[in-house]
Amino acid sequence: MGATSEVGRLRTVMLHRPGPELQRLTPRNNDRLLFDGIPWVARAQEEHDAFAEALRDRDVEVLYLTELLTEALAAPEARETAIDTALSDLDLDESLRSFLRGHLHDATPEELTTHLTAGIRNDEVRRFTGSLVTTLLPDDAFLVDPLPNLLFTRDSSVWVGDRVAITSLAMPARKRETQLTELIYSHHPRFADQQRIHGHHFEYVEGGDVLLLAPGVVAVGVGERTTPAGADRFARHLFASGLASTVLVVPIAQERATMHLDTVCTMVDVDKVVMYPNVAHTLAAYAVTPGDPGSGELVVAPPEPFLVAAAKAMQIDTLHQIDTGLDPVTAEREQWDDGNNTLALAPRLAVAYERNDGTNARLEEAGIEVVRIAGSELGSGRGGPRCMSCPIARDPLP
Ligand SMILES: NC(=[NH2+])NCCC[C@H](N)C(=O)O
Repeated sequence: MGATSEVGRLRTVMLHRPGPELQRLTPRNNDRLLFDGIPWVARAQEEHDAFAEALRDRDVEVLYLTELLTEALAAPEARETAIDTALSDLDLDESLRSFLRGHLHDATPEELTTHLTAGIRNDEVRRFTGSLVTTLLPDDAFLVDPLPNLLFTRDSSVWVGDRVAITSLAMPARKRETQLTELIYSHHPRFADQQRIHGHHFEYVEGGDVLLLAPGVVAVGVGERTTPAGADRFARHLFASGLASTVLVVPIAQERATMHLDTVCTMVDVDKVVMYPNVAHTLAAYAVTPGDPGSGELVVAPPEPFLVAAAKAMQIDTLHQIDTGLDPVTAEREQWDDGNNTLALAPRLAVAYERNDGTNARLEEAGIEVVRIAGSELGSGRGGPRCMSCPIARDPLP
């Protein structure tokens, strides 16, 4: 298990098939829950099934987050931890907490998975409990929040080398996701004794900001989600465990359109990225390397243009850029619709949303085979094939 690049042949991936948590979205809560619309859930599931099928057709093993979670919840300590953390919200009162504890304890592992992912709404339990909180809260208040962004499995854990990093998510609506990925990696037999780095108690780092440029070279975007302190801690973890010799820290605009580095740049070959041209010329990188052994210091080089700094760290002549779209307006439209957010299955073979005609044409001109998937509903959460996948095993590059 593990991955040292973004483009080595993909063997195993973790996805999350959208489910009842998406039925929780309403026009009043979708902004807080980080969706730009109200997806048609059945169609989103069809689109997602076709995505998973396209991966299986190319011999990728697809694991589902909820199945792993249900299996992990067979362990009594996993159930205990899951229930404790789900009920730690300070908006619950004691009688409600003890009612919910009993309710979750009685649930089968499958039901518990549903409660943990789809959440619990006040009107679903109010008639069973007379607590002050349930009496006063509106019907549609969540006692346990739903997690619609679980769909984006890339953000809540990321493999670097032979370790898995449990990330630390910045947005309140997503924080609980890493409690679930941590349960999976701690309790599922498939990951027994798996070594981990980072963790949800550390400074913010989201997987969408982590790009494995080459073995030992990791780029980390810093912007709306990953913070400078998160990048610092993550770099230290990578150096300490020998997983990287250079970390490129890449500031990106703190805006929804560019929430993660992978919304403006992903890799499609060992030396090719698809990149948003409207930022390509301003994107800079600070190369960070470990200081003298034992000093605990990091050495931070002055900023350089991203493509230059990346090529240097990767020890190649040029990191080639393929543009999103054909002109600035098409580029802006297709960047918004995750045209940059491709998932490489092998060098020069990548999954992309079919709607981004201009970008896909560019990719093909550059010799990249594009596996097109539909994403009209999936895309309403603002994430593409790369955000929706957590590569667990990729072959090393030859
Ligand atoms: N790696 C990514 N670009 N993930 C996209 C995440 C989208 C999600 N709705 C959020 O705002 O967090």
